[in-house]
Amino acid sequence: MDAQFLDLLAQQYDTEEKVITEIINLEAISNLPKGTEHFVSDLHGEFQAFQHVLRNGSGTVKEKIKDLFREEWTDQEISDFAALVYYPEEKIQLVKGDLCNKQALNRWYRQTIEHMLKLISYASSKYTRSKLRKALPERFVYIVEELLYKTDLTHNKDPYYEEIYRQIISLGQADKLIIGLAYTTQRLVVDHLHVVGDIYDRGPEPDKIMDTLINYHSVDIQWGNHDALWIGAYAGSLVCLANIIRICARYDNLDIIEDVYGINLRPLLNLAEKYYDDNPAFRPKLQADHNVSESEILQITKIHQAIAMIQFKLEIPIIKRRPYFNMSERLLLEKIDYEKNEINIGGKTYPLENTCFATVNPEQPEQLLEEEQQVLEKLLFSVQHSEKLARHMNFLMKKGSLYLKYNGNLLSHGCIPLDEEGNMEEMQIEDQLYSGRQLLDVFEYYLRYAFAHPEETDDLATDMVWYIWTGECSSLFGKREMTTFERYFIQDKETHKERKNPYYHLREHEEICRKILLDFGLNPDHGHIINGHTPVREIRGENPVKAGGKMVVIDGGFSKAYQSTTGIAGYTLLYNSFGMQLVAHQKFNSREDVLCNGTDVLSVKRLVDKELERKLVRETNVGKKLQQKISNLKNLLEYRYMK
Ligand SMILES: O=P(O)(O)OC[C@H]1O[C@](O)(COP(=O)(O)O)[C@@H](O)[C@@H]1O
Ligand SMILES: [Mn+2]
Repeated sequence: MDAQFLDLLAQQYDTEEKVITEIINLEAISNLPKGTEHFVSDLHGEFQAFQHVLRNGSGTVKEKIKDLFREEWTDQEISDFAALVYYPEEKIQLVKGDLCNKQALNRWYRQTIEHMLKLISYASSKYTRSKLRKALPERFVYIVEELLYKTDLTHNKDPYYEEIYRQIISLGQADKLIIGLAYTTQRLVVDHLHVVGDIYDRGPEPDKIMDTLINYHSVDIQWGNHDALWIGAYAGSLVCLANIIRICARYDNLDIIEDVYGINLRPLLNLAEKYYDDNPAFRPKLQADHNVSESEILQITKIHQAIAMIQFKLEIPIIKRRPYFNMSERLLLEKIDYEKNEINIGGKTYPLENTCFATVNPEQPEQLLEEEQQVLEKLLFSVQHSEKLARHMNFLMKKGSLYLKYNGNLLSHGCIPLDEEGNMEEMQIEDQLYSGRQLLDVFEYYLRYAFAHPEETDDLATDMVWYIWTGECSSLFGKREMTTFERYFIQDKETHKERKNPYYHLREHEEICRKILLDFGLNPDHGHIINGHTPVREIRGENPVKAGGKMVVIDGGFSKAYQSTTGIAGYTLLYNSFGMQLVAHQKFNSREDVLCNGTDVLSVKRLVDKELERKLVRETNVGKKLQQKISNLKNLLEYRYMK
């Protein structure tokens, strides 16, 4: 081993005792049960539903409460206590309103702190003291540790402990302590969170999801196609930029662009007012509880058309300069007969409806008006100078990747492109062919390159981010074409269909999943593939667990827009030391409902895989790192101290 490296290590471990203590510590940790991993996907801006799942650990919090208090408490008491753990600030206020006097409140404080401590002690039973300490509310660490680790068999210290409780309450610290302990519990039930893509689009609060993730103790993200689209916009892709605004207009979410990220839409609105009018195909999909005036709807409808037409124009030069994208079928504005108002797609002619081609030059449909050009420049400037967007996009890059190998499983939002025979589908980029893992690595390389060069707007890397959003071999899109144009302008629903990559029927077969796991260097006997992206239609009997348990699809529809298709309100996955469990969530109404009525419609759990023996930290990604560290320390011991 490198002497220089060992000398450096010796600076930190400068006595034999320190080295030995650390080795013992790390070996001991390696023998603890593995921490719980929590998987979510397709959040699509639904912050409220997401944070509920996060706060209740997909049902884990309630389960632990039941384990402890089932015998002595009613269901209502269990629900009340669970609500306190999820939303401590609000629940305490409600309790205060209910209790008639100070004495009763103090009694409640005393009992509640004790119950919380019991819960924490149980929830942290598989962690080291040091790990628990890091999760405790900082200002109360000393006091909480005193109460947690009381080992006074002789009861000599009973008055001492009682006094701690009394003082916390009389000094007015009980609320803060309970709130802190509630968050500690939330944090303890999940060791690590995986977000398997699609944080952005459709729902109203992706920014709040991002802020929550930024503050979360341990998280990674596998980008979804919608996340890649936002990264693309920030990285300088005008067509990605047009897409994010179009989708926000379509879902009545322009607030996200304007108010949340501070991007000025005024120039776009002016252009929209000048060239567009009302149009039924472009009216926004309104959220149930959103009050929007007729004039606002009209405004959004106009913006929606203006940006959609810009998007269709911007696609043309990219398709032409990248022949290997194989997208010439998508040169739609060139296939229109502007006089007859028809289009020829795949040899068939279709009438066009609800058209809005006022800015299109039929001779040169890709040509942007001077005004459109200027609007785009301003929008791009605004996007690239939004401090908040920069923070969120940087975090997506830092914690995100196109796919992830973690504890033997393969996590990826969309698919691994396959041909009908089940072989890895090849894609040509410039003069090279790529497939499988290599193809995904190349996509990620370009995406990172584009992000690092935001000033480049039409180089290959930037175009490639758009390809990742919509190209036929993209692992995030997983479909042959995106029929946005057809959905707006053609009545015949046949044209709206988007053919899926063969992966989506082949992934039902265990052999295929094993092959993919092997291609990614994973052990097919133990590994699973975890996908989001395609809503699982439970309603029609579709099973999210496929291929004999090798494949789990967790897009159950956090997105309200998709709940009628799935019949539930989202899946999440838990992977603890005992195995893997899928959780199907019922519709989340509101946090008020949880707080006041205790409705925490508990989610149905299904076993995906059971470990034959309890899985230990030693066998995990983290465990491998610990073993490496132990080996370094042993080398140091020999090199420095055993002479
Ligand atoms: O539901 P909308 O807004 O019409 O969007 C449909 C588009 O979204 C996509 O399904 C992609 O989004 P998802 O990743 O959420 O599936 C496209 O395939 C499709 O064209
Ligand atoms: Mn998706």
